[in-house]
Amino acid sequence: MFEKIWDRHVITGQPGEPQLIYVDLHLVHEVTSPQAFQGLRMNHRKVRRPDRTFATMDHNVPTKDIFNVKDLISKKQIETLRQNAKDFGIRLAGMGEADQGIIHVIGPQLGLTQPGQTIVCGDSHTSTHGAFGSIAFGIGTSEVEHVFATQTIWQVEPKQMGIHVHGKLPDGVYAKDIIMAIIAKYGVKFGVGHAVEFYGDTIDAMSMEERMTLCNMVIEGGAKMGVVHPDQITFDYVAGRKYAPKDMAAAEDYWSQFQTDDPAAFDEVIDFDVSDLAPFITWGTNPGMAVPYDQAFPEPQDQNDAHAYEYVGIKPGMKPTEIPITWAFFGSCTNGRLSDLRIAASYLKNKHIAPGVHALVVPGSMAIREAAEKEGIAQIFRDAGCDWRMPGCSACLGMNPDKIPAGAHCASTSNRNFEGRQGAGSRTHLASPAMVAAAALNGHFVDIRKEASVWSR
Ligand SMILES: CC(C)[C@H](C(=O)O)[C@@H](O)C(=O)O
Ligand code: SF4
Repeated sequence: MFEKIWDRHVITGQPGEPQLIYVDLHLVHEVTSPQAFQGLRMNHRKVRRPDRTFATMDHNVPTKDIFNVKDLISKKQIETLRQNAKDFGIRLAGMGEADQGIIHVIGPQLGLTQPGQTIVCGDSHTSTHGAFGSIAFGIGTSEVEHVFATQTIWQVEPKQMGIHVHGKLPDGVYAKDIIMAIIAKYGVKFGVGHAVEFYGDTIDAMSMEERMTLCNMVIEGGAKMGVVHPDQITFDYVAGRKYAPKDMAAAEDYWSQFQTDDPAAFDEVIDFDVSDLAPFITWGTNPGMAVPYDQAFPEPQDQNDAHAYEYVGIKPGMKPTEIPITWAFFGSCTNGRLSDLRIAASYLKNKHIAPGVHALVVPGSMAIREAAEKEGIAQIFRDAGCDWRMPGCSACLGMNPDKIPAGAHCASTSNRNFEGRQGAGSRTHLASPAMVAAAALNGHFVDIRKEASVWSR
């Protein structure tokens, strides 16, 4: 599948060397675009294909009192993007507008993300879009400028790895747990230099939102991108969206060719059985420092582990139940979609979060927020004592007012648990939305598999 898409997009260059690739969709946000636009200005250039470019503001936006951006750098980045979009004729989903949201949430939601495409964005989690059967990867700011000017990018074709995911997921275990388990087992570098294709009966049974969670987080295992072959679930998801093809029959016909015919063609294959998988929780300061719920935190293997324990303020041998959770964050491009909020809400319904716990709920987009309001999910969160916010990257990273206080342990549905990621001194424990909901209710992680009756996947 990867090669079929790649070959269709090569303009010039030999395999094994940098090749010039045509870019179908260029997604833009306020953090990695200012210098790129500035470079265009200095060279008197235009954006070559404004119609293949789409921008939003997500990292810096406040999720409360959204038009009052107090931080000066944030304010500048937001205003600069607005001016640049205007000057260069680019579509922009600005703060407060109906299409605004996290860039990796709105691409699929608007039907911009489609199978068979090449998609780039100045953001590492661009891998999310690979869930549609597209080649999607993050680029740096100088490359953003190159794509603006030429609608192309120089790339060496990555190697290909297949992850065969099979078996039925146990109740209370989710796509998030699969990718966390893979990173915990194979390490934060297992995917370096590779496009990773997920396939197998577990993947075939997944919704698009679950596939997006997998592809989103595979870069935390070092991969260049994640991909899933497109199928009827993909086509049905895209159909009818704002920028989806009008002639869906023709589109499906074209998209259907993007399949991997022979798994033996992968440079490497990992076999992953999910039938006995447990929910995962991170204890340390990278996404690979994680254990299944039933296990105690491991003995440190090196200086890095020892330092992580010190930073997070827990000890080897402790159990996930023993972490004193005082914050919960629901959101991000990993788990801030409607299905994630539904799962969390199904558990919080008619209950209240534990005394002393602060829970932030940040939908991935305005449209998700609105749908959640209509479905009554927003009210469930509010009634449970959660803080229901406007969309944005929020506490996924400390670039906006939503920060976790120093020393506090936060159960988080996001994708990175680096030192200071959620605010200086904050301690992050990554987990699925279901696990985070349960932690918010109890003030510590619990075994949600015992409560399986309330979960709906
Ligand atoms: C700010 C941006 C460049 C960054 C990324 O590339 O991923 C951010 O989205 C993140 O998640 O750390
Ligand atoms: S939600 Fe988090 S991971 Fe996703 S783009 Fe924003 S900061 Fe990056």
